Amino acid sequence: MAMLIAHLGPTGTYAEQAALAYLNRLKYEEQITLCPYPSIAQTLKAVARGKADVAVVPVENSIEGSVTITLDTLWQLDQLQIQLALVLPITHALLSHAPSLEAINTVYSHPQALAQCQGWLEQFLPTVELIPANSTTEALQHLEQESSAGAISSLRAARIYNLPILARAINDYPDNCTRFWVVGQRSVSRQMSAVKYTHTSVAFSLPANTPGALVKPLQIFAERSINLSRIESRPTKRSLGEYLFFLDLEADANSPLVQSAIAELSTFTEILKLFGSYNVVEVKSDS
Ligand SMILES: O=C(O)C(=O)Cc1ccccc1
Repeated sequence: MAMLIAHLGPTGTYAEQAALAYLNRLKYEEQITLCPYPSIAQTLKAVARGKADVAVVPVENSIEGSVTITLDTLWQLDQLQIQLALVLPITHALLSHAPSLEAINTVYSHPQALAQCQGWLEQFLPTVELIPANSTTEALQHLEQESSAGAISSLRAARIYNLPILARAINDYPDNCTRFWVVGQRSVSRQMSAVKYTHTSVAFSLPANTPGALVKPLQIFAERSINLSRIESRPTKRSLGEYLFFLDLEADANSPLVQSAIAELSTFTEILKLFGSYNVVEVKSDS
């Protein structure tokens, strides 16, 4: 059966690069098709609705932190499970038809890319207007029409769309990395699998906003020496000051230790969602 991999498009995004890295790891005999979607939310919804087998979505950047739309959408969609994490080095370039930096008055890109280059933009283009786009490659659509526009994207995108490169490696930190999750539909066979995974992600809301409400959930993991590799809060969107908590554990949900931790955690939470266990793979840069 053909396999469909959803990712943020149009072609040339970092998400597509992550999807290709995932595809190359698969020992899949059948046809694999990459399916670009206009937003991260639509990419995840395609999997929830059975229109794609997996989605490859950015979740966290080493400079800018969480990609909140990914966390918020995962919370809303019930039946999804993380299968793998991919860490990609990200090097941004400024692409434009303008002859020099002096001729640029607008820069388009995905908000994460604009944020990852904010120091460089302040230093070299302090007066330009920064305009967010749905993705780094959607931003490129403005370049043809506007000769004074620039877009932050990858060298790979410059090659694909045959666009001139005005500046290279413009991210503020050279070791800029983004973690992507490969997300599929929940499957019983995966939950029962004998494979050992290194990470588990969960999220929960708490029944009451009381002093120390988060202490108990955190103690459960501390008492069992389960290391947390990330903790992130997001507004519940119900009322100001109420939060959801997203935790990444350095342990496998199939281990008895994590199972007992989750069982105890569920006695303190209002809603508890398990996003599954997975391994983390570092992907080498291709540019
Ligand atoms: O817009 C893209 O190319 C994406 O895949 C989202 C993104 C943007 C910046 C860094 C990492 C991912």
